[in-house]
Formats: sequence, structure tokens, C-alpha cells
Amino acid sequence: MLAVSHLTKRYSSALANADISFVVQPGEVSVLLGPNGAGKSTAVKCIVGLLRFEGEITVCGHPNKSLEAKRVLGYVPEMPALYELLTVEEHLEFIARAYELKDWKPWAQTLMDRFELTDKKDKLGSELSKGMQQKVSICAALLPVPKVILFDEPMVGLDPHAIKELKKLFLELKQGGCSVIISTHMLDSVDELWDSAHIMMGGRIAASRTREEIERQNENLEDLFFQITEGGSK
Ligand SMILES: Nc1ncnc2c1ncn2[C@@H]1O[C@H](COP(=O)(O)OP(=O)(O)OP(=O)(O)O)[C@@H](O)[C@H]1O
Repeated sequence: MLAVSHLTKRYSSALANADISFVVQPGEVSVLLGPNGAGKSTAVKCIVGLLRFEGEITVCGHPNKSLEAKRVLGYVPEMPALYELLTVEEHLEFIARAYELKDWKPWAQTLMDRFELTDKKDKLGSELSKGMQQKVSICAALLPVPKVILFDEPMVGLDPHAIKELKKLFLELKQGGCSVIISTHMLDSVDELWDSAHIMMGGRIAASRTREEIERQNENLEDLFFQITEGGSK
């Protein structure tokens, strides 16, 4: 479970996150929506422990910067950051060693197969296209089988096969009890996947809805998104 409580992040001049609170239960897919500059990536970076912030964030009950939290937390950044001199396979081995994983090779092979990386396994990070780097980044985040995982604009740069595979994986993670958080401004990419949605605007959560609420109130997430981002908050 992920619990974000009163998250506030200020860069020198801008208030990027203002008093954000939300919870993502095990087996829930939650999307952070919002236009460019709404504060999504900042929130994600605070959650995964890359930025200092005010407020409280816990991952499965542990403070987000603790080792216990890091062991169960996965992160796929907006821009993949691979090691130039490690091959695809070595990236996965590096993660396996860092997390002290046992019997990881079959899962690593499955991930490489699913993301069509097996024939690229000996290529260096510096030799990979942007999309291939993104696929390695996804495989690396999934290898330790996290309990909470955050994807920042995960579909950008992926080919249709990888998008299809990733969507299947989101559902598998959900079925396996993982808390999944996807930050995006591409509403249609997550349309059939989400259980809860938080629409961010100007660093705040302007509206939160569960799928059940949207269906019960006969709302449409896309309409709500444009209502908020082109008009006032709701
Ligand atoms: N390193 C930084 N230093 C100063 N201001 C920053 C920094 N990073 C982001 N900001 C500001 O914080 C605000 C939120 O940015 P953020 O990247 O979190 O938005 P976003 O919703 O992820 O946008 P996008 O969809 O374009 O990725 C913006 O006003 C941005 O200019």
C-alpha cells in the first residue's frame, strides 16, 4: 500500500506540490493525471525518494526513504537512465544483485521475451534506442516483484507491442496485489486500466474519483479532466 499525506514540495520559486494526499491500496491501479507542469513527476519523484519534501509518505507502512520501503518499491522514470557500459542482460543482473534476488533468471528471461529484448540482451545501454531503453527500465523495475510500483509516462516512446504487453502487466500486477501508480497526460492510454484517478492542476489534486464513482454518477473522466484543466476545479 502507498499512503501520501500532505505532500508539499517547493522548488526555489514554484510550489510544485501543494498538500497532496492519497492512498493506493494493494491491487489498485491509480492514475495521476494532469497537464504539463501540473506536478505529477514531482509527486512521483518525492514518493520514490529522489526529492526532499514536506509531509509523510509510507510504502507498505514504512517511511518512503527507508530500506524496507525501497525493497518493495519499483519506479520507471519518465526518462530511462541506463548504464552506458552495461548490456541489457547485465542491467538485470545488476538489479538482481542489488536486491539480493534468488532464482531471478527465469523471470528476467520472461520479461526480456515479453518486451522483445532477448535478441538485444548483449547490446550495451549506449547502443539502445530510446524505446529499447524504456523497455529495459520497465524490466528492471519489475524484476524484484515490487509491492508498490510507479510509472511516469510509461507509454511514451514504446511501440504498439510493448504498450500491449505493458497494459497486460498492469493487470497482472493488480491481480498480484501490487499497488500501481501511473502518471500520465495521455488519458486514452490508461482508459480501461484505472481504479482511481487523481486529476492534478497547479500542484494540487483538483479532483479524485474512483471508477465506481464515475460510473455511478454517470461521469466521464475525460470530460472531467477538460472541465478542470480548462476551467475551474471540481
Ligand atoms: N528542478 C526543478 N526546478 C524548478 N522548478 C521545477 C523543477 N522541476 C519541475 N519544476 C516546476 O514544478 C512544476 C511541476 O513540474 P512537474 O515536472 O512535476 O510537472 P508534470 O505534471 O510532471 O509535467 P509534465 O507532464 O510536463 O511532465 C512546474 O511548474 C515546473 O516548472
